[in-house]
Amino acid sequence: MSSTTPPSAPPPASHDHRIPVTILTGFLGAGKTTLLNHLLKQPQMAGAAVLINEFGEVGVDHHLVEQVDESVVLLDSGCICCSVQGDLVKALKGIFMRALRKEIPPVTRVLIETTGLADPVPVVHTVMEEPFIAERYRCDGVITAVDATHAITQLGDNREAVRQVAMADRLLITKCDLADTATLAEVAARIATLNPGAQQVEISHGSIDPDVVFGCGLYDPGAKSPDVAAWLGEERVRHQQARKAALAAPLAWRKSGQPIVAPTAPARHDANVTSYVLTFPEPLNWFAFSDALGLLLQVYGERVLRIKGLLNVAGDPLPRIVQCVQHSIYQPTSLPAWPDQPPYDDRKSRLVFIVRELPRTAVVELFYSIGGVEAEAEPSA
Ligand SMILES: Nc1nc2c(ncn2[C@@H]2O[C@H](COP(=O)(O)OP(=O)(O)OP(=O)(O)O)[C@@H](O)[C@H]2O)c(=O)[nH]1
Repeated sequence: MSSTTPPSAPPPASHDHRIPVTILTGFLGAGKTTLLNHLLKQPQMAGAAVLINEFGEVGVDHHLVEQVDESVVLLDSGCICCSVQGDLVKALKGIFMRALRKEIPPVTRVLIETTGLADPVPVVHTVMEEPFIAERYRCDGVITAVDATHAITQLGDNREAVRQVAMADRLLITKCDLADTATLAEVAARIATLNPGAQQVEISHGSIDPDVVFGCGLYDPGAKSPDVAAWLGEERVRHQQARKAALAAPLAWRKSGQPIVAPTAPARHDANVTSYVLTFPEPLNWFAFSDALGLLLQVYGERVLRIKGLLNVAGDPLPRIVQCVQHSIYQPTSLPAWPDQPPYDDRKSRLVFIVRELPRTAVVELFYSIGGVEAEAEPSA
């Protein structure tokens, strides 16, 4: 692990008794869950509550988190940056109230793992300004995982990736074992232009000292590029307008006879990015499947933002985990057992796709054309 810029001194938070919240973000496949699995083994995580958010209807991430107990909460009813008033606020209130009633041990910190497509602005806004939350929690930092091998493309193509970097207190450059020196230098320079004040740390396989992740000090938009304060300001105005509209609605409705619709959140995600699931009802021939996946990424890799899933491989009693980012396929691993909750309790193979302008039919056709694997329809997210 090496640091390429010196850390800035965190503002003192010793008199602040609110629960610190760390927001772990980073684009699709950047290594957030890998990092989380490393952190969960560290003593500094004792008393921490972890909130995991996923994009798409069929969740995979919470099965990939190695230590799942009551301190790990899955936010699965949508992307937190879109439904932030709902799920995230409810979860943070719930954690606080359950700890107060002594139903769970005291919570010393909260770590939120966002989806790879999350805009961190509304998440930071919620922690800093939602009244119930801001009185009990403080934003202790935004930590952004930046995939050394894909960052340049991801930052060029995705607004979310740029915001994730710009909002960060710490930039963790991941997958350094896979990147050469020239690529690392290019990534470091690119992210420094977006966020010159953030400490950059190079890591491999999620291995990091938790002290680098925690204790950033009270989140300070003023220490970042002027864009950050502007984005948070826009978010504040949007929330004030929504609140006003909600308060005004009954009166206006009585006057006009028509319901007033409160301003909705802006579209946070690129409409060309979609998610769907392929289900394979029968156990898979690993070699035929690997060939099909390899061909898929060769043909469509640029449009594949992320693939992850659990496979039932013929002859293997354990669910095999498959993970891809663009053209890259990672070393498959296995879970120690099949999950006993739906949908995986039926032991069918499922692959979750997050793609840009790649219709599901094209992917299904490709798997059919290779033979040996069969896809059945599931609703898209
Ligand atoms: N070689 C190598 N692989 C890594 C490293 N970090 C993550 N990976 C692999 O990259 C893939 C994606 O990592 P995840 O930790 O699931 O990424 P994520 O950011 O949680 O992904 P999403 O939640 O889908 O956005 C997995 O197969 C990891 O094993 C690393 O430092 N080196």
